Amino acid sequence: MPSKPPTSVIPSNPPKQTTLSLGELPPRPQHFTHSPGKQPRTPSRIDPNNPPWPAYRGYHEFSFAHATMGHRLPTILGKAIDDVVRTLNEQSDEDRIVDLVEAISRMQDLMVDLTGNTKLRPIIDDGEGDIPLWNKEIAQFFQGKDFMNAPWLFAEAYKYRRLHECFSISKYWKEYDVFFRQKCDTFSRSSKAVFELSTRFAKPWETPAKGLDEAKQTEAVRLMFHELTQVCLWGNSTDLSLLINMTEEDIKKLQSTGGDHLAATEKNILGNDLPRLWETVKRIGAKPDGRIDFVLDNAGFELYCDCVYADWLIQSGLAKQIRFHGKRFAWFVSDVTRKDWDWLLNTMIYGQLFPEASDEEMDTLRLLGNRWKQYERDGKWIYEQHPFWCTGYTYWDLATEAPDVFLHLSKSDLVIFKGDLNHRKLTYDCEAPPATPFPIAIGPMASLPGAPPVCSLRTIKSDVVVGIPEEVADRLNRDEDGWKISGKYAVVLLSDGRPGEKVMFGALGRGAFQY
Ligand SMILES: O=P(O)(O)OC[C@@]1(O)O[C@H](CO)[C@@H](O)[C@@H]1O
Repeated sequence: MPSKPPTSVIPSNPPKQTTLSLGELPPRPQHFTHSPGKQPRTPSRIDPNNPPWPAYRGYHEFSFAHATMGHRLPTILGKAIDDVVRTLNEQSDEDRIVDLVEAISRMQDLMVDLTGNTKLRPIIDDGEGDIPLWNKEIAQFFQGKDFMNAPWLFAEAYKYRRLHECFSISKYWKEYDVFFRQKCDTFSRSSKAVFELSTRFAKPWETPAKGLDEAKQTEAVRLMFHELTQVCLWGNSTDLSLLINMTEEDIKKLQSTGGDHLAATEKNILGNDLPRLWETVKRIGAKPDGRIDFVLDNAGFELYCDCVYADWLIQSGLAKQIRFHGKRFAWFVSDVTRKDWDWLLNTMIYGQLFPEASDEEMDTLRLLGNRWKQYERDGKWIYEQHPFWCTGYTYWDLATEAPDVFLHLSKSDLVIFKGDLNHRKLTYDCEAPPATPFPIAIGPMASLPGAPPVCSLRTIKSDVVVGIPEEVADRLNRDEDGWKISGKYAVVLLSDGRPGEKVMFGALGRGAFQY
């Protein structure tokens, strides 16, 4: 406690009120108003169990975290067991059968752990590159934690890693993907939207008529960019983990890619940086070696939309190279693995998934598939998979836990993160006020030297929401139950990053980030 000043220094006639003149200070930002008491945690005190704002945890009753941990994940695991039993019944070799029976028994143990809410144990060393990351994080931050009281994001990711472990320690089934059948099936049930796109985009894209002046040509390209970015965005609304109860009609509605539908849905983009994204992409187009990265989300129809978009970015010259980042193993049901990538391109060329399609329609699909494979051969498209993407860490820890990935991404001109899970990982999946500016919400991914421009294309399917006006969130909270999990709303958010600055890892630590 500071001691009181001696009475002799107190002015005899003190002013009643001190008035500060703030005319020279920067104006108070209009968009960053959050409720008192919701200040973020001090950067040096942030860690995976203590995100910048309060974490969502499974024990929060009536939350989506609770519904997921208590209901969705056991349902998903039950369906996965059914899939493996089906595979088992198709086997003839005894060694392979016995090996698979043991994997099923491990899945049943996982079901007991999940539904019985046991403590999180280390992952068994199966030789995968992510093992040290998992077990370090568990030891440092989650000792004694269980499925329900660990942050939802970590507990959920942990469940998918444990599911992979059921197979990775087997002899014959290391690479088995319990969700592969479902992923293929949903693509084959998306025929209307698949052909709607292939018939429009199979023919090589022609630059707008030479007769147009430059401004009109640019405008034509901008309009195309605007629509295709939305195709790519809304392609995310049909991930399998939420489609448990959807009818074919529901899926078709979600996948409609026509212009009217897009115009109607643009008003559902609650935080919309599309105009700034266009300025960024235009600058990339002017570079001789402009590179765009996609951190992928779902396989099947969403991946197909991503590829249509990436194809056009290459053809229009807006990007010279595109790098796609997928997962090393089955992840959050429908995430893209190398096998899903190969499957999509090959099925488009050789598959017979759409018996009702016309020859012309099938030709358009083959044309696209062949063009995309050629991009791979030419090095214009590159598919990559790093172990970091299947860990429990959020992207606030990307630079510290996977410096090689951060350095690699820092060389990109734009990194597009697709989908809800990537958005949760970018924003630490915590209760940030909805008006939190995106660059603040993604912390080090925006503020570290060398951070690339980052864009999140996400249909909103879980609790964390940032980058939208507070009054919009208030209105939806009041009027529309479930607006955060319906997939009806979306955000297109952009952080400019600090591109071109030298990446310096020496200065990094958990407290290196400043708000
Ligand atoms: O990442 P995606 O496919 O857009 O969405 C994944 C999702 O459906 O599953 C996760 C939780 O179970 C949530 O992040 C989200 O609701």
